[in-house]
Amino acid sequence: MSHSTGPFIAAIDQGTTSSRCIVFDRDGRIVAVDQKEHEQIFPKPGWVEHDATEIWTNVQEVVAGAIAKAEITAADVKAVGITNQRETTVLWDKNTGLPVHNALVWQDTRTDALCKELGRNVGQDRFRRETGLPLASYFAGPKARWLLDNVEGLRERAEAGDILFGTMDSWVIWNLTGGAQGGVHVTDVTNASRTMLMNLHTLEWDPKIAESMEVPTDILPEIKSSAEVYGHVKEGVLAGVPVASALGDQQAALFGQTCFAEGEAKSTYGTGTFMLMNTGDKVINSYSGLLTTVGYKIGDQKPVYALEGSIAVTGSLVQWMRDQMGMIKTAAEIETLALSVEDNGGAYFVPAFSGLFAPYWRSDARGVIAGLTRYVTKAHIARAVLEATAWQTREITDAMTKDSGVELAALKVDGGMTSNNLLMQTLSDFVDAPVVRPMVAETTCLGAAYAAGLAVGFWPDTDALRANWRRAAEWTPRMPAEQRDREYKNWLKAVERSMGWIDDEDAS
Ligand SMILES: Nc1ncnc2c1ncn2[C@@H]1O[C@H](COP(=O)(O)OP(=O)(O)O)[C@@H](O)[C@H]1O
Ligand SMILES: O=P(O)(O)OC[C@H](O)CO
Repeated sequence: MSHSTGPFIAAIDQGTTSSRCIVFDRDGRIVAVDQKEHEQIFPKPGWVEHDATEIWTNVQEVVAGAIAKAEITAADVKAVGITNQRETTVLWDKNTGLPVHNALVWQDTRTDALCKELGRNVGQDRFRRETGLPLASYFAGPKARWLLDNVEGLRERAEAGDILFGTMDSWVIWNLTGGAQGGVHVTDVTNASRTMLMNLHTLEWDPKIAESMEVPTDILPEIKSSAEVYGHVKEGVLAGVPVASALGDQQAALFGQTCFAEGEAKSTYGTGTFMLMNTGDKVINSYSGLLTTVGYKIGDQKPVYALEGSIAVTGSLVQWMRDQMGMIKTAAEIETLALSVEDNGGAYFVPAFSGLFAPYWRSDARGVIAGLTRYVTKAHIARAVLEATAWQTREITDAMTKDSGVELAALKVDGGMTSNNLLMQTLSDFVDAPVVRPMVAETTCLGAAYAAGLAVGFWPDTDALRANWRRAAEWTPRMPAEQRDREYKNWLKAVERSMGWIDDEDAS
């Protein structure tokens, strides 16, 4: 049992590789954590699925685990907040509560051909203008369309009113609040902004966009703010506790890093990497390959928008080195291996496993290692793997500066990869700015807890939250500018070589 005295806020983070539950006290300190990984299912090259039933079982287990470790009961928990991997799409039968198919994960590329077809028939610009997003297999709308077109009889069942659509926030909230016995079917504006079906200006489902995507709006959840009471937990250790926030995990990290002022930004290093900059009440159209998205919306307050640079593959490349290549035994070992050599030996690794996301949005790209010679060892590859994360971030910070006109003063970071000191130093060198990590690196859960706490009056306002942010570590640039520029040019050459690998025939 921690020495914190209650009451507490619980947060559930349904992430890409695991689900976790964290209990926080009023100072934003962690009281207890429980976490469980779920299976990654790869049925074909480029396809990635999750079993939504396994995920719901894991969520129940980690909630019970965290509450037991904290040695508290539901009476001590004032609210529970939800945060989640975004875009991952599940359709389920509202009568049985059973998913109709595995969830299609955000990294899944099976809707490439569909996105190309929509681009030809409806036009790229239309989607970008209304939803803030480029047409890409990343987003939820095309995934829902694929399921409706490919699961036998599903469209008819949807038309009969038996099917519900959700990103993982909706799935978890529906189940928490009673499932087939009266569960509430809701999502929040941040998650809805990743479906390609919500109008970014009205914050409502866009019937014309949904029609062109051939997704019936009847199956979609009600769009709510990110911080309000959606319902109450029906059963289990948190029975009766209000479910009071939902935010996509990257928006939750923005909130947890207390980036409440326009121009403040954070970058989260997990399975992928996502940099978000608060742009206040402005919907900024990107001309540099960034996404325009909703940052958060607290109850009745005005929405706060954000610019986002999304990188599909960063921590998952380290996992690939461990699980598929067997070059390391643990993710942390990559640092020791990379430190056994001075540099990358001339090798550059572009991990375009799901195509390239920001700033390119090229679904025809696939992974390449460029610059190989007999000299290159697995230690050089380990360095190239870490450098890939740092160079991809550099591309995003360049795009952010172009679109917002704001020069990066410092980069606030969080996520599992930030425990890697070599990576953090490389990052500071490549983006040429200080990199700062806060005390509570679990900013995703913290952001969801903050939003839930605000909704129930546990914290009075965002100023009270700012006081909780404390710096734990900082790295400053050490690389000579001439070396940085030379190596960046090599990186950009390698990126070019990853493009155009998949042609139309492969995509279909
Ligand atoms: N020391 C490390 N060096 C490099 N990568 C790491 C290290 N520790 C963890 N990772 C990577 O970080 C990711 C886990 O971070 P986490 O924030 O938990 O991810 P997510 O929320 O996406 O599940 C994994 O992809 C793992 O490979
Ligand atoms: O679960 P994470 O941390 O990999 O985040 C995934 C993102 O939300 C995808 O958009």
